[in-house]
Amino acid sequence: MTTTQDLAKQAAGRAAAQLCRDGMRLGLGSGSTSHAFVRALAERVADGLDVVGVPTSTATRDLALSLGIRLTDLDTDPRLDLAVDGADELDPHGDMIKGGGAALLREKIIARAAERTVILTDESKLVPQLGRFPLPIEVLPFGWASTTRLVAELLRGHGYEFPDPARRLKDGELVVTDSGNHLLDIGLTAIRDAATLALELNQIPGVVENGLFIQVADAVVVGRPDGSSELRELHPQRR
Ligand SMILES: O=C(CO)[C@H](O)[C@H](O)COP(=O)(O)O
Repeated sequence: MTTTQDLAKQAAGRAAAQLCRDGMRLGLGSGSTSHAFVRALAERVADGLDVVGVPTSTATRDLALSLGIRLTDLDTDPRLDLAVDGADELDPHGDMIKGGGAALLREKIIARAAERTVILTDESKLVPQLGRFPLPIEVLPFGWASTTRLVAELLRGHGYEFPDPARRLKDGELVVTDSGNHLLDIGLTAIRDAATLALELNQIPGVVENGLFIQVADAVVVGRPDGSSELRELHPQRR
């Protein structure tokens, strides 16, 4: 069954596909909203649009290939023109929590490789303050329990209270990311000074990357169930 949220995601995906131009090297995000974009992009490719994509996950790679979108990688094309991705939460500055789909590491690398990053969302993910969505933190399997202890120590030192962090499971199985790592999901309720927290988390040995995306988005497309969408520009002086 198609929900109103699905319709909003499709509207955002269609709007983002209209931002793509011939010759562009594109970052292709992960998750259902990004996949709505990939499907809309594939329709434009079928109509003759000439682009090449770098996928942020094996799931996106498989989808793009199945729809006839040409792919490359960052070793061949280290600079991208446009990255399009989704988010789990977006605050009024465009800062985000990402990683609900376990692809945050490649998503951050690809967003940073892109001249412009456009984030697709529906109204339900726009929040006044980040933190209700549990913050994903990608950790190396080696020493994960010790890394987790250090993460918990850092967060408690900042005054956060939360249950002991556990690694993400799906269908009872430990989730392993495309880069072979594990994920912690930590519900912090309301994150204060997300920029500092993002930097400090990445100082912990064993933390590969965290799901706080600070000043990564250049623009946001908000899709609506009626099929309309709005493009909002952010951080015009950022780069
Ligand atoms: O960060 C992500 C994957 O790591 C996704 O962008 C995020 O989880 C949103 O997913 P969806 O579009 O399915 O709601």
